[in-house]
Amino acid sequence: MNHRYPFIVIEGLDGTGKTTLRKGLFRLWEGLYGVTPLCMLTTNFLAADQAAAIVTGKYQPNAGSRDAYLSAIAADKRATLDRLVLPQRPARPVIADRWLLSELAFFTVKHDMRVSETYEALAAQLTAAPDLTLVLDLETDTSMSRAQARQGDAVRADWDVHDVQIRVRDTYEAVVTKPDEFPLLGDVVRLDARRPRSEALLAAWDVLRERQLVPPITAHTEGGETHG
Ligand SMILES: Cc1cn([C@H]2C[C@H](O)[C@@H](COP(=O)(O)OP(=O)(O)O)O2)c(=O)[nH]c1=O
Repeated sequence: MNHRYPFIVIEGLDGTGKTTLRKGLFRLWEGLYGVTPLCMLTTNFLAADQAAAIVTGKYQPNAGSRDAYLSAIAADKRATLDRLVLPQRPARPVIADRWLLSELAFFTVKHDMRVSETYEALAAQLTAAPDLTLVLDLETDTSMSRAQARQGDAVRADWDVHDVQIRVRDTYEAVVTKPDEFPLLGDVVRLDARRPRSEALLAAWDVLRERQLVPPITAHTEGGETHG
């Protein structure tokens, strides 16, 4: 175990189970270790002066908003690392619902940018990489119907449609197969999200254990003696 807690990113299309997995990991950390993780999102609006550019660039993407959005995302991620992730890691794991991979896919799909170009622009601001990026993978038919079944979920006509979701998934796939080109993703592990949620959680936990990102459980014997 490292002397600090892990920074874990969960990626995947809408409806692939990111929220479900994040909650499961949260409960495991709390239940097994009494440590409460910090959960965060890909955008945290910590670079307040960039908030308008983030909202415009995300919801009205066009050639005019592209560069301002890219630098706003970079500034927000930098602020998130400086103010949330790095200060918290000595005390607790940090679990992010989306991070860098989602941004790479957005600029590929919405702006026809090369993944390497987006990566370079963001990498210039990113001072730390997650230990691990878990990518939940699921056919778009299933992920979209799961997402649509969710109560109160807002569907975006320019994003939550098959052809866009297929392109996003293809971009994830292209990145996942070349992890060496994207060191700021940390270790990248694809998880099959078709299986029941308990199995996906166990698979994710196994990945963390294999990489020694969770502390060993201390066994308590009846006499109160402990073994490391
Ligand atoms: C993980 C999982 C989720 N769901 C449901 C729960 C939610 O209503 C919906 C989406 O899951 P959710 O965890 O919210 O996905 P994401 O955060 O990636 O958008 O699908 C299933 O039906 N089966 C599953 O195995």
